[in-house]
Amino acid sequence: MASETRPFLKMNGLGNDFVVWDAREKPLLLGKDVIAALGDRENGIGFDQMITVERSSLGVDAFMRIHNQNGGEVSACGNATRCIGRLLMEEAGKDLVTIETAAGLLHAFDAAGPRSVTVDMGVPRLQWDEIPLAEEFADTRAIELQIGPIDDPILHTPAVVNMGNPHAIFWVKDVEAYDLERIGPLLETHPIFPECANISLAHVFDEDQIRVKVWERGVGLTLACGTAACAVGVAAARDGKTGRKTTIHLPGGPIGIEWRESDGHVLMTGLTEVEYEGEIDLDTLTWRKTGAGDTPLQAGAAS
Ligand SMILES: N[C@H](CCC[C@H](N)C(=O)O)C(=O)O
Repeated sequence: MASETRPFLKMNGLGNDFVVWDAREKPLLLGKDVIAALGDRENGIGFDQMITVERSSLGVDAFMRIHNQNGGEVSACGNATRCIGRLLMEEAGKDLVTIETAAGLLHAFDAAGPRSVTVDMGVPRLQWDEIPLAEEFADTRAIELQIGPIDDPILHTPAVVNMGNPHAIFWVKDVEAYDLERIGPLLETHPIFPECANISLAHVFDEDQIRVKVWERGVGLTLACGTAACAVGVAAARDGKTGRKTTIHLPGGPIGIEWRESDGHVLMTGLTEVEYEGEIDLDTLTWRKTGAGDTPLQAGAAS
């Protein structure tokens, strides 16, 4: 039987990288193990998330299916939503598209400059059972959770926010002062988080400027996390640490956040990049590059 080769796009949002399949005409169903093998940076293509663009049953521009590098399916990915929004806008010649996700309908539209996209990520969920947490906390701006010696915890009292996925945010004075590779997985899988959680260290270092480092559920350290940027912006504003418009500085670059006063929606703005085009033989999982990606942006282009 002839083997099946399938084209894909390699993209990233501020370094948070994705393999993107177009399955609107030809469905694609890959098992968890195959996805994890493809996501492996040593022996596979390597990605943080795998994104499958499918027909929307609601008649909007597309459905976006998201799998983490470990093969687990999740409901939200901010950076990927910007990337898919860009692809759909360019394909249709539209300046606004609607993307159906398991967490709801998201609207992506053209923003400041080339390859910069804004996504309306909807309203944050802030109740303990919406995060979700394993026990009730009245105030999710700071829950009772700590790691390290009881009398001298390394990290404690995080804020928790759901942006279609669970986030815990620890306020620190230096995001580099912690071994997030060691403590990230302990917090990600802490029993207080029945669905696990994405873990952010956040340092408010100037008027509405926040430096963030993220340990992502199902992946590990990433260069950027869009839903974490949203969650941090909401948590900071909610706790009076900043205004409702913030810039989140991630290792991969800045994301602009506005937690809009009028309707409580979170707007997230940032860059997107097509790294290359590729194709893969799904029987042997061998793959190759078949085309170039974006030309480098001129220095100083709008972000
Ligand atoms: N790791 C996340 C999914 C991807 C989120 C991130 N890449 C983003 O840009 O929001 C989770 O398990 O909820």
